[in-house]
Amino acid sequence: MLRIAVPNKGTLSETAVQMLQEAGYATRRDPKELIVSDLRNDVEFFYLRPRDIATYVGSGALDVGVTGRDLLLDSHSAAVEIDVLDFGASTFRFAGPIGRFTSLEQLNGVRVATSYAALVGDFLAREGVVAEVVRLDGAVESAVRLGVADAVADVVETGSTLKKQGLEIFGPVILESTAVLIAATPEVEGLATLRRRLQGVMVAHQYVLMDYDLPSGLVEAASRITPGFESPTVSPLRDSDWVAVRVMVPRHDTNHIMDELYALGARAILVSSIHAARI
Ligand SMILES: Nc1ncnc2c1ncn2[C@@H]1O[C@H](COP(=O)(O)OP(=O)(O)OP(=O)(O)O)[C@@H](O)[C@H]1O
Ligand SMILES: O=P(O)(O)OC[C@H]1O[C@H](OP(=O)(O)OP(=O)(O)O)[C@H](O)[C@@H]1O
Ligand SMILES: [Mg+2]
Repeated sequence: MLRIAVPNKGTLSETAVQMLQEAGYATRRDPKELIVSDLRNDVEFFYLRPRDIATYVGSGALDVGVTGRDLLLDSHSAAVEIDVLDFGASTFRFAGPIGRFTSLEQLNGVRVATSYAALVGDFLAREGVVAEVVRLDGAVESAVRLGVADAVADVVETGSTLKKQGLEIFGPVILESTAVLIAATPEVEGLATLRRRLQGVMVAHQYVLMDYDLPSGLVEAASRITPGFESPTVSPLRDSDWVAVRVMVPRHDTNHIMDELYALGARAILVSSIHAARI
């Protein structure tokens, strides 16, 4: 039975659970439930603090887990990243009072607050900067105002939290993070099925099905606009001068592609969602 760690709280939790549900797995009904056995799929889910997931997986106590790349690296666990998931994207950055810092070197001899002390310590050591890392649990943006640090290093998504605290980003990107699937070893039995299912969910999120009718002579030109995954499906219509085309296209590009196809001569262009996929 595959033992899977899932974030029980925090930014990653809801989307991770939803993704597993869309992949056909049993999820918890009560937020206090910590273990869910899904016998039909031969897996067991353990709802754990996001920060602890890499530790459980790296130690071999659990086989796989969903966590953030930043949390994985901060944990110094032996777990490895298996797949990138399509949520939880953020960057990890240094920030300081507006106008105070412009370069990484200026961190020499100052205090940097963070909840990711190992990640930040490793980065500073790699860059040859000697700063005092002040470890905090969260809300690190307040550390400068409250005088426990001169700068911070934290997760930045929109940047609005920093801005509200009168801070600005400086220096190099410490890390581009995202939600990831991690495992102690990629060879675990049953992992391939989980990976294929999660890939299928991501494809269903990222692609739509597009159908359109097209004068037969334009199939090559239309295929350049919508090449599809492998090749578009082209079916005959009763009017032999026309064909019907079905193809997957990236969801974010849908309207642009419809404009191009229409300009080419395609008509009756229809777009529908994909509920599930196995590519
Ligand atoms: N806007 C965001 N804020 C916080 N974490 C984010 C954000 N976007 C993505 N993440 C990711 O979520 C993970 C942190 O999850 P964690 O649950 O520890 O903290 P949290 O979401 O800030 O919750 P809390 O601090 O309330 O416990 C990291 O991998 C981080 O990169
Ligand atoms: O760039 P933004 O879109 O503003 O998002 C980034 C902020 O969101 C998270 O904070 P959270 O609310 O989880 O609080 P925490 O710092 O206590 O974890 C993170 O730690 C940053 O503070
Ligand atoms: Mg947080």
